[in-house]
This record gives sequence, structure tokens and C-alpha cells, in this order.
Amino acid sequence: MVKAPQNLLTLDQALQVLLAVGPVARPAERVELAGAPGRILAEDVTASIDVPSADNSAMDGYAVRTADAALFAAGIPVSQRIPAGSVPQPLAAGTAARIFTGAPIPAGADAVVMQEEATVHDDCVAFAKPVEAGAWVRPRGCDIESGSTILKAGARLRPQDVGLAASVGVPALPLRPLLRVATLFTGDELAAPGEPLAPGKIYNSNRYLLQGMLAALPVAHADLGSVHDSFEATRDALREAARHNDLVITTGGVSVGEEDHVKPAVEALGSLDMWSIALKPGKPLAFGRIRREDGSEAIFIGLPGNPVSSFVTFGLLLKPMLLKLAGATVAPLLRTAMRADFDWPKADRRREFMRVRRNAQGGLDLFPNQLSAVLTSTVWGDGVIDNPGGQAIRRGDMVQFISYADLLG
Ligand SMILES: Nc1nc2c(c(=O)[nH]1)N[C@H]1C(S)=C(S)[C@@H](COP(=O)(O)OP(=O)(O)OC[C@H]3O[C@@H](n4cnc5c(N)ncnc54)[C@H](O)[C@@H]3O)O[C@H]1N2
Ligand code: MOO
Repeated sequence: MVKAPQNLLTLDQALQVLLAVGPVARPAERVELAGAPGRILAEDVTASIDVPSADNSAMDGYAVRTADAALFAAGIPVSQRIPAGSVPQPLAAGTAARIFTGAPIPAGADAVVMQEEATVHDDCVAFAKPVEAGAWVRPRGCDIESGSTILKAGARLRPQDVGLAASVGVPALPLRPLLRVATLFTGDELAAPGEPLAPGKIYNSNRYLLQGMLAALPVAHADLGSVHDSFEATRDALREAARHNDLVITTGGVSVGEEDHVKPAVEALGSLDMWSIALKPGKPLAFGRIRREDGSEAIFIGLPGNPVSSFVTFGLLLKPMLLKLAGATVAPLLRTAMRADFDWPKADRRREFMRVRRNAQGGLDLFPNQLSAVLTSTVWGDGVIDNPGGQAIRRGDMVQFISYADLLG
């Protein structure tokens, strides 16, 4: 029988400790809009204009006064032409203005009739259907009102956020500096892809996994590669990494094995907590601090060596902490209730994040091998389910799905 998890931290407890880190104190920088997507906004952005800045037409057609409705069926003269970008004259009573999408509504007009509903003969235009006041008019400020806050400090800027800033005429934004993150790998068993695989060696997949996951985040990543397996080399590499970076990440050596030098090296340079979390995959995790010569500190995170454990703990724990350090507002991961199209009769006592794939029937299929060393499970699917410890799953049950896009993005 599986023993109950004793003295294990819950995932929420571990996350709470990690999210208690404050943003790295470094001044904001002004960055032109082209460089802003993916970055973190340092200050609120307030609009200094209305968008649109004037009432304008939503259609190519005719601007009219609805007070003239009695004349519409017979036809009214077209008194002016208003392309986008021009300044119209007030609309003379009893007339219509030819108008184009985005062009300003002339004073006096209160509706636009789209050209498909207009009949033109000579210089007159007639409308068969009734015209409602306000039809196809985009009122001034209907998107953004001058003085309103359009983006909040801490936002991770998406293309649409940057587009919104551009729409109020802002050319550059105050952004948090990129978080400086170093990764390094210890263990003489690690071989680089491209090298022949000597007996007893494994390829360093975690290095490339981390490279890719960090590439999606607002960081300047220093990939320091592999470090020779000795205490001195490990300590020196960690000290050097901490000198130039806010956050230092390693993988492996955080469980109960005695071989690894990362633990004593971090302890020699600062402080280290070795956690056991009621989480599968991803039970062991190391959280520490490495002191720099000037007395300041870099944060240290040791992810578990098993690649799937690294992958899952990165998304659940490291990414939120990293974003917090980088100055972002961190929202809880979105979980969606979905139907399990599989049975999972023997649940682990730990809260488990199983790799699944959405199917065309609106349910979830389970990858058959859930071992934390089987990286194929992450490639096969498109997300994980968040299954409470000890909870068996029967086909048809609703489970909590988290997409990889949300987990890692
Ligand atoms: N007696 C116990 N053994 C283990 C426990 C435990 O509680 N008691 N926990 C297991 C769990 S859970 C995990 S997760 C792993 C984590 O171990 P470590 O973080 O100490 O990692 P290592 O022992 O160094 O390696 C584990 C595994 O991962 C492979 N690995 C390591 N680095 C890489 C890399 N860069 N690229 C690809 N693969 C890597 C390594 O070859 C091992 O197979 O511990 C369990 N053991
Ligand atoms: O937590 Mo470990 O990641 O179960 O293999």
C-alpha cells in the first residue's frame, strides 16, 4: 500500500513561498512599441485622447439626418463626399453625404445607410428601408475615453496590448528590465546531442527543454551549459552565474541521492531549502539564495532531474515565481472542466499532473506511460490534468485540464 504523504508541502504552500519573492529592483526602461510584445509593463498607461477621436462611419455609404426620413424613399441630393482622413462640412438639411468607412460624420448627420441599401440615380440617393438614428455611427470615444487607464502595470504585453497603446498615439512604453536567468547543468553523465553516447551517459535533454521554455518568457537567458562534476567547479560556476543573474536554475540532484554537488555548493554560497512536495511528477525541488560579493542575492531553483518533472514544475512553480521576480502580475492557471475518456483506477497519494490529449469528441485521452522520465508523454499530448491526491478517475468523470499553452506561456 502507498504510504500517505507525510511532511510533504502542498503545491499551494510551495507556490505561496515562491510567490513571496519581490520583483527585482531595477529601474524601468522606455522601449519603442516594436520591442514591447512579451515584455512586462512597469507603469499604468493612460489615454490622452478619445478613440475614435470623432464620430465616424462604420460603413461605406451615405450619412443622413434621420429627421429627413420622409424624403428618403423618393431620394435626396448628395451634397458632399467625405473620404477617411478629410474634414467634412456640416450636412445641409434634406441632403445626404457620400461617406466611407472611418470618415468623420458631418455635423447634423445622425446615421449612415450602407451603400448596399441605397439606390443612386443622377445626383440623388434613395433608401427603401427605414433608417434608425445612430445606425452605423461609431461614436467618439466608444473604444477608449480620454483619461482612462488602458493597460495596467504588471501586464505581460500581448500584440493586442501594444496595438491598443499605439491606438492612443503612445510611441514607447515603460517596461520592466528583462529578468536575467542563468541555467547550468551538472553531472558528468550528461552528453551533448551530436556527441556519440558513451556507455552510462544520457543526452542532456533538460538543457534544451529549459531553453525553449525560457524563450517564451520575458527573460535574458544565459545558457551556461554543463559544469564538471566536482564541488569546486559547481561552486565556482554557481557563484559566477549569481554574479550576473537574478535567478539561477539547475536540474537534477535535488532528491535524496548523494552524488550531486549542487546542494553543498549552494549551501556554501548562501542558503538552500530542499522541498518534498505532494506533487507528481515533481516531488523534489530546491529553493535557495546565492549571496553575491556586494551582499545582494540571486535566487536559486533546483528543478528535479527527470525531464517530465522539470517540465511540470517549471510551469506550475518556477514560471509564476519568475514572472513575479520580473515584475508581472501573476494570475492563477486556467483550469477547464473536461471529460476523461479513460480510467485511472489507482491514483497516487500526491496531487498528480497527468499528460493528456484533447480528442475530437470533446474529451481527454491519457498517455499510457506516465513515468516522469518519459518525455514522449509531453510531446504526444497538449496539456495536463490536475488530479487531486488519491482521486481515482472513471471514464466519463469531469477532470481539470490545463493546456500547455497556459502552463508554459
Ligand atoms: N530513494 C529515492 N529516490 C528518488 C526519490 C525519492 O524520493 N527517494 N525521488 C524520485 C523523484 S520523485 C524524482 S523526480 C527524482 C529526482 O531526482 P534528482 O532531481 O535528484 O535528479 P537526478 O537523480 O540527478 O536525476 C534523475 C533522473 O533525471 C535524469 N536527468 C538528470 N539530468 C538530466 C538532464 N539534464 N537531461 C535529461 N535527463 C536528466 C537522470 O539521468 C535521472 O534518470 O528522483 C527520484 N528518486
Ligand atoms: O516527482 Mo518525481 O517527478 O515523481 O518522478
